[in-house]
Amino acid sequence: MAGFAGRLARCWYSGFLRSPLQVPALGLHVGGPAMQTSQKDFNNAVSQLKLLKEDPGNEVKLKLYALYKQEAARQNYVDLVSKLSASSESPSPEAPAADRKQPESDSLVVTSGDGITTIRLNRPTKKNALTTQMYHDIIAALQAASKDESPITVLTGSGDYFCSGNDLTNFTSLPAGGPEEMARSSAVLLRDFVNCFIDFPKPLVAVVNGPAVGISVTILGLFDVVYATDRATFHTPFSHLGQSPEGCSSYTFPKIMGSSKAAEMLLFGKKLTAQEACAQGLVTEVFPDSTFQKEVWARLKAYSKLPPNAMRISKQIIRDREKEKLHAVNAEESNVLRERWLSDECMNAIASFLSRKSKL
Ligand SMILES: CCCC/C=C/CC(=O)SCCNC(=O)CCNC(=O)[C@H](O)C(C)(C)COP(=O)(O)OP(=O)(O)OC[C@H]1O[C@@H](n2cnc3c(N)ncnc32)[C@H](O)[C@@H]1OP(=O)(O)O
Repeated sequence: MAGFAGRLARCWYSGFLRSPLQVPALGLHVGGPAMQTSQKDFNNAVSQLKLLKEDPGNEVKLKLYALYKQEAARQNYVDLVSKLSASSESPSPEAPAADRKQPESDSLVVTSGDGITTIRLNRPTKKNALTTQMYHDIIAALQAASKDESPITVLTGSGDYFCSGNDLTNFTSLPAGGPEEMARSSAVLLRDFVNCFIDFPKPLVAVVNGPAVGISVTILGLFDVVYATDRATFHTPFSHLGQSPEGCSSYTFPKIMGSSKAAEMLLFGKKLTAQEACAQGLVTEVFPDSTFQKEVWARLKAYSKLPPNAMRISKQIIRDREKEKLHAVNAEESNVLRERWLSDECMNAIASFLSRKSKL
């Protein structure tokens, strides 16, 4: 982990701990009055840290980084603002009405109506990046949808992105077992998450409302139909991140688009436009952004009136032939990633993103 240590140390000394955490829009220090009284202590701690003679190690540095970010406090702030914005918006006339129990976090919204259950990623300020809680909530939402009355289930996003993939700050919340335990539990979560898409028994449609990154692209190979706005792009920068393919894409992508087009995406991180993704079979149809929501929901409402058992049985015939293979691929990809997440290449890439030095 020498590379990671070096990288993290540079971020650490030069940027992470330069200034106290503030929420300028509210004119507050995160944590309220208690935080304000400890401002001096915090500044002292920052100075002491810079004077340490011995490197405290990656684990401690990650903990320090996580504390610095005060992700939970920031998240609460963002969630509250999102909630305020959402409650002041009138619902889209095309979207089905809400009538079911909501997930644990406001970052996922599940609604049912007009024969469609819609699972909406709702973290627009973070480009709908997937937190650990969101993975759990999506698993629960898919399990509930597999048994509900709606013939069709949809996954879509709020705001300008479909999803920017795994939230890279997930890796900063180190459990007691350290990085190894973090990698192990993430691999289990990944496998459970992808299994839900493999096993989903009804027509599953992705309404890709904007750019998609990482795992939000790879799982599309497990959907029955993918509709995209012409603003959408499809990007799997695994090598850039020191990672490897997941979502069964090492199997589904070569099957869908041929091995060399799949390699260009999965090995070299080539970003596809919506039209390119459609030409390569990953996307079913592309719509102009100005009419995307209207056209797609109208079409899905019409499809949802088809006999549900016939659709379910047709999907079963298609999927059952592949299920065993898909589960094996998912298990293997999750195991490989578990190792990758502990590699210097991966940790350097994450540290680089977190220190705001790199974006895709
Ligand atoms: C169970 C574990 C499974 C793990 C498997 C998954 C593998 C993957 O999904 S790999 C893909 C990981 N994703 C990325 O690497 C994307 C990183 N994000 C970016 O490069 C840019 O944010 C992006 C190009 C998506 C958008 O750029 P901009 O339009 O310039 O917007 P901002 O960068 O300003 O983004 C706004 C805000 O959102 C935060 N953000 C966006 N994406 C992520 C992310 N994936 N993880 C964490 N945070 C993300 C970004 O940092 C900004 O935050 P603030 O600076 O606090 O406003």
